[in-house]
Amino acid sequence: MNATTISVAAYPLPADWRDFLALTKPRVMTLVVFTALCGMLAAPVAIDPVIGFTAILCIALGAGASGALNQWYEADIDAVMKRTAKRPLPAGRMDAQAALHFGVGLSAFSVLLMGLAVNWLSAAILLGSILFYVLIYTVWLKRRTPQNIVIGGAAGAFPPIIGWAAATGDVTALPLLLFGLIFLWTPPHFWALALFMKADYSAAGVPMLPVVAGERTTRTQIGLYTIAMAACAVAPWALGLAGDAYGLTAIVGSAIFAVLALRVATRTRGENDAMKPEKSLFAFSILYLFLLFGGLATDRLVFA
Ligand code: HEM
Ligand SMILES: CC(C)=CCC/C(C)=C/CC/C(C)=C/COP(=O)(O)OP(=O)(O)O
Repeated sequence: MNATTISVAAYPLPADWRDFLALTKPRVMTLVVFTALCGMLAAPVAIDPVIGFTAILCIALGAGASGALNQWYEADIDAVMKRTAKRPLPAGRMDAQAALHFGVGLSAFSVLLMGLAVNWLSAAILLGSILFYVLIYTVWLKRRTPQNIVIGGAAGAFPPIIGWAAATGDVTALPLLLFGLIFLWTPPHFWALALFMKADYSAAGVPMLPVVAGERTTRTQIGLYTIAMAACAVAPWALGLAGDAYGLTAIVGSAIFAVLALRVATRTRGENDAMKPEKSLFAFSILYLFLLFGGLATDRLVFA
């Protein structure tokens, strides 16, 4: 080993800001923040714009911090999976301590700012979501059970409740139904992807459902969760808790989702299969939540 190799190994280059941004999983977190914003806008109260902005900022920072802590803990499996191997930690561009300090510091900052500037109920739920994602999902369940994302996925369902609680100081039936919607959406969202990323999870030894229970079971589960999700999606409108823009997007969006999910649920992988139906379902799952939460906000902002 020559001198240059030793110095590079002992003193990795300082990570630049792009790596810190990558730690926060910005693309996934845009939808997390959007559902929180729409949960806040759906509340039947006028929130002060500065307080509202601060609440959304805190949710974005808290969600990003939880992503950083997730990546700090998972650097070993991220290094094995093709999709994640280029992340700052497995690629060796960032020191693990820096990621840990960033995640803990940002979590504490976001929760304290939420409590001091907005209210302590929303701060407590934000803290609960961060702890749920990091401790319950990442540390405890992900490497132990194929039900990891069913239970752990609840973390990602809290943001509309946090947005609502930031505006109103309470939690009522509508935010709880929105929680249920994201909770039931997570299995089809993730298992569609897990079907075409099975090899990655298998290589990393992560017991995702297609790896442990097989593709047939996973496809059936996708179908069943989709039915429950669609019922929960339409419920806010059917119960008179959300308006017609939401009702229309929920009915049409859920019908399209159901058709795509049915295709995935009833097919079998062929040889050299490009997994197009699974990729379409995964892509549409993201658009679906954007549309439904957009419909919810439209009812308040445009038709109220
Ligand atoms: C335990 C629950 C969940 C799991 C395991 C999961 C897993 C994944 C994975 C592996 C990806 C693919 C690629 C990537 O890293 O960019 C992904 C993409 C995505 N997820 Fe999830 N997800 C979950 C919940 C959620 C929730 C709650 C939301 C938002 C409400 C969400 C929003 C997204 C978005 C927007 C993308 C696309 C990102 C892109 O375009 O790169 N996910 N998800
Ligand atoms: C407000 C707040 C704290 C929200 C938390 C948001 C949250 C829990 C989002 C979950 C979505 C997510 C990034 C899953 C990735 O799964 P993974 O970690 O298994 O994916 P990976 O393989 O890409 O790391």
